[in-house]
Amino acid sequence: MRFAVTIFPGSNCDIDCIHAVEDVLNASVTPVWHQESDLSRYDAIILPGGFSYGDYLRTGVLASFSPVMEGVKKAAREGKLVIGICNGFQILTEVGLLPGALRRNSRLKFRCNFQTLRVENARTPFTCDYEQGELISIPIAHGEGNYYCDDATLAELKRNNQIVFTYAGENPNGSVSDIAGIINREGNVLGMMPHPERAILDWMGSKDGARVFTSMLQYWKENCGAA
Ligand SMILES: NC(=O)CC[C@H](N)C(=O)O
Repeated sequence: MRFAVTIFPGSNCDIDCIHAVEDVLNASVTPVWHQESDLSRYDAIILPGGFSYGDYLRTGVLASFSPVMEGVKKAAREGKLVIGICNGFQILTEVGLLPGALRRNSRLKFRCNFQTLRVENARTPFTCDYEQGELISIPIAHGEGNYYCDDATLAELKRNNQIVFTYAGENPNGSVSDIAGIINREGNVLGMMPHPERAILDWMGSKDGARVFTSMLQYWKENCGAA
């Protein structure tokens, strides 16, 4: 399985994501600069966290016009796995691959701490290695993680089981319905504010994020490819 990790000016979690793929999966992973647009060689695309373009104008909005996003949209249309983590999630909402938007945290503070999440849907390519309803510990690090969508969109997300992770206990940012991560209707594009790549080894304080990556490999082996 071949992974790509996109890099925008201001990305800062790209190396961590590359390590996660290498250390957890021992799979092939290639950093892809945002000016490239051909992602046809890859089976899965990771949009990492950070501050693309310094979060200028609105977080994720300038990155949404980068050439690489044409490749990301094509990959998504073809059913390939696409995951946006934190700033990656913000970019995916800006290009319309995921509904809703990420707003400033309700208390207008950058939050950086471990957070307990509930796995609301363990039947996705990104969560099939978790138990339904499992509580996991994964860090957050954002100033704009306050997920918002209108009532009709929220009803649709609920109806189609598109809410994948919620904050259990404290809601750190004011997200509607405690949403921490959602998937698209087709089930191949995930956005999540918490950072699974920061919770893959014991010394990090939790290994609960590793199964986002093992889920992707497991799904791909069962549905798409051989090795
Ligand atoms: N870690 C990140 O990706 C930060 C995301 C974003 N720029 C924010 O602060 O909201």
